[in-house]
Amino acid sequence: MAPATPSRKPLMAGNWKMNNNHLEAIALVQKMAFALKEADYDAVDIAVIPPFTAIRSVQTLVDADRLGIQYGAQDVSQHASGAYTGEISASMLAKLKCSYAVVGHSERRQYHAETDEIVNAKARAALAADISPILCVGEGLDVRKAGGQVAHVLAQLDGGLAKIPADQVRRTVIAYEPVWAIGTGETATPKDAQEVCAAIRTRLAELYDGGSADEVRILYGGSVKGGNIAAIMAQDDVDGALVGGASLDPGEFVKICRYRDLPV
Ligand SMILES: O=C(CO)COP(=O)(O)O
Repeated sequence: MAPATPSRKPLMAGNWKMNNNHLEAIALVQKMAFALKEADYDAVDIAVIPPFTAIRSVQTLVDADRLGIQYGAQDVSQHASGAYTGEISASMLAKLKCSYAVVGHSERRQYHAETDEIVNAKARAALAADISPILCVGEGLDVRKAGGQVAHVLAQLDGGLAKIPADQVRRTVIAYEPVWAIGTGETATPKDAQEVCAAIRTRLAELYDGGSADEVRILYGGSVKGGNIAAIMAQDDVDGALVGGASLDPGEFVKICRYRDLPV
């Protein structure tokens, strides 16, 4: 329930999921960059999370044009190197200057059987490479209907943050993404989002300390668009959004980044 502090700069991250080849990625980032102004970057951290195959192209564009756009990866291996066919290590992502790596997205948990233990190992691998993990947590519809969302999310949080010390948790981003709101057009009400995000911050204060808890950015994700972002951002413990579908439309994503101009 802590008031937003200047140390919590909002973060709007566009998770493109399995969309956009490297050429489409360049076109999309160029369109975003054309629309974004210095003041947007001053107010909000703006990140794109493309598929692995497009990260190098995004990096080249960001470097060449000195864009303020940050970028990251949708996943990261828990292993440092070796015989793990198909995996991408945190050090490889660090070499591409990724700022973020999403870990524990519900689609990874659901389709790739990722457990809290694996998610935790991935988060620690990212942190060891100086990459901020975006640790995703969120309940399914059955849990929500039974009123168990807070307990469910806090258990995922405890598991995901195991063995991560306070100095590293401050660089970690938590994304609350209720599974029933992802890609469904169904958004949690701002009050629903605040309830769980506040519980996450309270737990962070218990696991670490109030100062660390105040610094951690907590994002909401699930059918975020220009029409609902302002009300979500008006909540005390919501510090940004992890945006799926709407981040594929540069106009809509820029609108989300400029949520301050939108009516609540
Ligand atoms: O899963 C999400 C972001 O990681 C949310 O996706 P949508 O914004 O498409 O619902």
